Amino acid sequence: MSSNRAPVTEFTKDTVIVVFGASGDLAKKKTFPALFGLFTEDLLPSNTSIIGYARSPIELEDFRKRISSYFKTPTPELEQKAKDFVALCTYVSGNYDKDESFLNLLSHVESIEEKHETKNRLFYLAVPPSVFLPVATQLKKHLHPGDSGVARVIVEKPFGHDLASSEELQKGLAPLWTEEEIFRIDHYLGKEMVKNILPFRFSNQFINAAWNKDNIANIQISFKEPFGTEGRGGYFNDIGIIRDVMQNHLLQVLCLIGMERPVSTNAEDIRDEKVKLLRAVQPLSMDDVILGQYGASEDGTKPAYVDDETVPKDSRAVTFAALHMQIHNERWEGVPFILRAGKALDQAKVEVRIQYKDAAKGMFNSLPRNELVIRIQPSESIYAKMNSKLPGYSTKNIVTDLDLTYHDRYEGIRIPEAYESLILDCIKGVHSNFVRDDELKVSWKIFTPLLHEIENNKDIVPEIYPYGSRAPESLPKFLSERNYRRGDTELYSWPVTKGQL
Ligand SMILES: NC(=O)C1=CN([C@@H]2O[C@H](COP(=O)(O)OP(=O)(O)OC[C@H]3O[C@@H](n4cnc5c(N)ncnc54)[C@H](OP(=O)(O)O)[C@@H]3O)[C@@H](O)[C@H]2O)C=CC1
Ligand SMILES: O=C1O[C@H](COP(=O)(O)O)[C@@H](O)[C@H](O)[C@H]1O
Repeated sequence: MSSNRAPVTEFTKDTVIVVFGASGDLAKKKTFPALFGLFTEDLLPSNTSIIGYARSPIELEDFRKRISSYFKTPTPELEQKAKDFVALCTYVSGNYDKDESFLNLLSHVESIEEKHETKNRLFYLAVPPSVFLPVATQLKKHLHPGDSGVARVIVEKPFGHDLASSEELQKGLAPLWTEEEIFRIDHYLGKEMVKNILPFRFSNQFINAAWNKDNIANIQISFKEPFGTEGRGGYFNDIGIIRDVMQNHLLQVLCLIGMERPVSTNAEDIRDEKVKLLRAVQPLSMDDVILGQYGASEDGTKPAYVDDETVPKDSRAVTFAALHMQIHNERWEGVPFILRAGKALDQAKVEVRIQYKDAAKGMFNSLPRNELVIRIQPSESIYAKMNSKLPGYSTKNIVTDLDLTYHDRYEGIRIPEAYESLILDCIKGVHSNFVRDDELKVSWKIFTPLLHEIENNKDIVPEIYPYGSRAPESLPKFLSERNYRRGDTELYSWPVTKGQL
């Protein structure tokens, strides 16, 4: 729980990292490339060894080829680095619930540690939720170094399917691993722009002073993907977009946007404030939502969600949702927070759009509202849309912007991948960007009634929107009923290639 201030121990040397589920997609696409990224930046502890662990029998050379298939090595130096990195990696095959498999892993770890002075063990669980507890149990039984070292476990989402299952998982885990040892990863917390939200809010007085219900009309946090569930339709059917990205990634962004100033940058102070905010969020009901599912594209080239062979034809799975979140506290009473997320939409974009209230009339008839946009991806940027006089003899007002596009402003700076940044935090023992147990509980409390209602009430049918469209047709009305005013875009344009990488 909250506010314990245990000293943070950084792994600076002699570290063994074991990646469970090493034959899987996440390990190949994210975990190993992130470890390689840290290696190329010299950010792994000295004497680090990495062990891949999974059930599949894989020859070492094949394993090394497999994990390096997603490395980016555009220069000979990086190619050499990739060779040096894979030389640190070995592979152990075994079951996820058998003592002998874990004893075999232990002897491999101990053979590496013969040359070490300390035992620093980091276990990365890139495994499906069904084997999560067996692995955590076996690790505690056989590979926790006790008082002779430090162990940490990185856990991947999903952290449960609803409030009850999440609590069940936590009940199984809590006697084995302390909160200090657990790092629940939400990779959005490792994204550069997400990490910038608190510094941006609290270090700029002119931003901070107007961050409240007196000045802000509404806040939208949007996630758009231009592709459907291709290949994952069956898996997605039980999950839906709300569990997939909203209960976790977008809610974390909402916390950072909405929370009060933490008293320090200490992980517990930050997470205490997140929990306080979440406790002020009203649980969702059907009055607060739009649900959608993508159909075939208008030109017929892209399939509908239900065209996926692994999806039942009468599936009611939700691939788009807009949720109106209400925060009942002094700062935000009456300000709609709208979370929007969808697959198979017109573009790839994740952003926070803060729309300010109307300026006073009188001197002006009707002005577009100011907007502050925090673009999380692609092309990280922050821009403020504001009104200004058209230069020259005209007295006309136009919309213009103050623009901080990272790619233009910080040329040459490497922005780490989210997973790199989070694994490094874990190596350092810093929990600020990981999800705490009580955070999880309050977040499920907000979403569970709605999720159960959608699942149990067969009359709730998502609105079909065409693959590649902006959103379901009912979205503009939903937004305008929640005080969002779309400005006149005629006089405002932006060179489409600017800031694109
Ligand atoms: N630094 C940078 O990168 C900067 C980039 N720009 C770019 O300039 C362009 C304009 O910026 P901005 O005005 O912020 O963004 P947009 O005009 O793309 O979007 C403004 C808002 O209106 C919504 N919207 C877009 N099209 C419609 C529509 N047809 N009907 C109803 N609502 C709609 C958007 O939602 P939805 O997403 O659902 O379509 C969004 O919430 C964008 O391409 C932006 O990326 C501008 C300034 C700086
Ligand atoms: O967790 C998930 O996130 C990805 C989106 O992550 P991003 O870093 O590419 O924005 C999403 O595609 C996936 O469905 C979901 O499980």
